[in-house]
Amino acid sequence: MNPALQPVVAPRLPVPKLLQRRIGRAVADFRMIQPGDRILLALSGGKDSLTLLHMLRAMQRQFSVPFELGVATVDPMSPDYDPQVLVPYMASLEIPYFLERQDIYERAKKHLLRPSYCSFCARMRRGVLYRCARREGYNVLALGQHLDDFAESFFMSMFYNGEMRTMKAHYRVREGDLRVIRPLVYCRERQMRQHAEEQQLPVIYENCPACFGKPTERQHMKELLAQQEIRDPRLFKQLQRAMLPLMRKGLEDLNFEDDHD
Ligand SMILES: Nc1ncnc2c1ncn2[C@@H]1O[C@H](COP(=O)(O)OP(=O)(O)OP(=O)(O)O)[C@@H](O)[C@H]1O
Repeated sequence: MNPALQPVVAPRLPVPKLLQRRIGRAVADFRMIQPGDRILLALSGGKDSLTLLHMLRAMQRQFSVPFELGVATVDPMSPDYDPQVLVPYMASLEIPYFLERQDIYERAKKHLLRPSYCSFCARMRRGVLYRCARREGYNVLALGQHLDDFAESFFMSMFYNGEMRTMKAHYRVREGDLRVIRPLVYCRERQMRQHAEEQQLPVIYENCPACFGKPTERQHMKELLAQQEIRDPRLFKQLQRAMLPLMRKGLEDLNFEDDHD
């Protein structure tokens, strides 16, 4: 075949050892991957989900437990976010890819006066991802939130809702047919940033159709935590330990067959 006509296949990227260790530990601690799982990764095109994509691909080659991997992106049809650039990239990786278009942007605009527009978009997006997973026969949805996200959610929940809560690392959805996993739960945001820069991943910077660049409570928490981390570099280690029982919520509902051990 004429070499110019051959499909371009993206090379395997080097695997950062620290990220690999932390993801491996999270997968083991929270029993995230079961033999034969069909995992659908939610890919926004941000540095975190792109990094997770490459780490899961590497894991698929090396992990003793076999699993399948597919990828889905929700296109909220916003003028600021164009995930089309991911299409040729995903083709080069030769992984099943689903680009789901949904007019979240228009609907979010109608909700902008509400304080909860961020969660509105996230809920809409999640619904699209669940539908895609069910339609395509995936039983696990992987999301790219990391330890910094968990810590920010923890403080936002306490500051604004008076509750000690954060995201769960692994749980089953109410309908019972899908599990949600967050394999970057022990990873720091800066590790993903570094990996994405070093490997020149095709990062899309604008994703949230509703925020329109407004500073959010999350950004405020990020700054607060960054200041505190300057005073105490062990901050996130301590927070990880403090949040562990909250991260583990939902694990008891998983009912894996060998749950007695
Ligand atoms: N448009 C989208 N399509 C598919 N998955 C998404 C989309 N937006 C977010 N997600 C998923 O939800 C996770 C958390 O979303 P969030 O908006 O906090 O991330 P982000 O900053 O946009 O991107 P990333 O986390 O990939 O750097 C993402 O890591 C990704 O797994």
